[in-house]
Amino acid sequence: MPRPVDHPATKTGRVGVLLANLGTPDAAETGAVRRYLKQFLSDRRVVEITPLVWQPILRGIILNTRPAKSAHAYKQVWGADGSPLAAITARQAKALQERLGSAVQVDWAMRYGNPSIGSRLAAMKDSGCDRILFAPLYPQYSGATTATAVDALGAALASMRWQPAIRTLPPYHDDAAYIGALAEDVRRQLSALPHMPEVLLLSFHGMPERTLHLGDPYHCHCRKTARLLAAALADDFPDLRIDTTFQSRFGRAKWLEPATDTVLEHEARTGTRRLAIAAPGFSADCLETLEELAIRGRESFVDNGGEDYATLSCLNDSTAGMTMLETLIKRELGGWI
Ligand SMILES: C=CC1=C(C)c2cc3[nH]c(cc4nc(cc5[nH]c(cc1n2)c(C)c5CCC(=O)O)C(CCC(=O)O)=C4C)c(C)c3C=C
Ligand SMILES: [Fe+2]
Ligand SMILES: [Fe+2]
Repeated sequence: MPRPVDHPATKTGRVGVLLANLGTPDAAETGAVRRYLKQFLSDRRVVEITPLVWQPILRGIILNTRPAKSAHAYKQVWGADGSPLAAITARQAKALQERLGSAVQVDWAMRYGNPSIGSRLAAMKDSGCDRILFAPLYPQYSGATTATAVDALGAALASMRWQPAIRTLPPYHDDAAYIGALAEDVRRQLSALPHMPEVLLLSFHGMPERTLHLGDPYHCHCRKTARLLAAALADDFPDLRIDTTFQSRFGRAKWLEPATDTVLEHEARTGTRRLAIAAPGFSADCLETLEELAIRGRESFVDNGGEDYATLSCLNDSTAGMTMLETLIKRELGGWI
């Protein structure tokens, strides 16, 4: 008869934190971008069109045209350490590990592309994490961001015989720690500009407008973040006009408005000369901030008569950003550490 064992080869007893973000291609090359877009745009949480209709469009048109264009855009922002989104997320994990110490094991993963959520979850389990806080780094909840990241975690858990206990980080769009960090970081960056802008645009990633009517809280979360951030900045910048816009429109459906590109053009044409733009919904700089806002946004503003255009950095691994993350994560780890 086999001797009863207490799983001697299995390490347990560790607490883990798994940071997650959207994901990015492995290289700024057409093939790598095609693989990434295929996975991303096949997610039914992202494109809510029946696959019978959508997959032929995706495979027949989009994956034959968009990857080359997107690869060109990625090339313009690619760094020595690869895609900015992945490099910054890795730095956030490292900085958080230093702040939390050896009582907690911090790792990071991506919803699309690499490192996948399943692969890092398995690695954490193998190294003894039996309690894991899963933290999708999206301040504003939406089906296409937070929910699909949790779906991927659920799919990975579904294949595990012995699952770790799981907690997930709630959206933090109105959390005082987040608004305070944004206000501090925006204040610091605005004060360092050679000329004070007349307008500050808060640009959030867009979504199809339909998702708002279907009950997705994303639009309301963005609006609330913007309102709280503007209120936090009002005393220090009483003459600054702060407006909210939505960027990165994709496809033919109507998206949330006003659109960032339309507003940039309109501002320049109607006399705004100095404008700054921040992207408070992105926890890390990425293609959408470094290329769409910093390169194409500037071109459009200047071509239409604007003079000074400043793109503010995301929180990234700044002191303000990491202090916020430490606060949120420690709160959710309550009772575990
Ligand atoms: C921050 C929240 C995000 C929401 C909401 C979001 C919705 C959304 N996005 C697309 C399509 C694309 N997004 C792309 C890039 C991209 N999107 C986000 C974040 C959100 N997307 C980030 C952080 C990034 C950057 C990734 C990087 O590698 O740096 C892209 C890929 C690039 C391109 O070809 O333009 C697409 C496509 C849809 C359809 C959507 C709404 C449901
Ligand atoms: Fe996106
Ligand atoms: Fe984009």
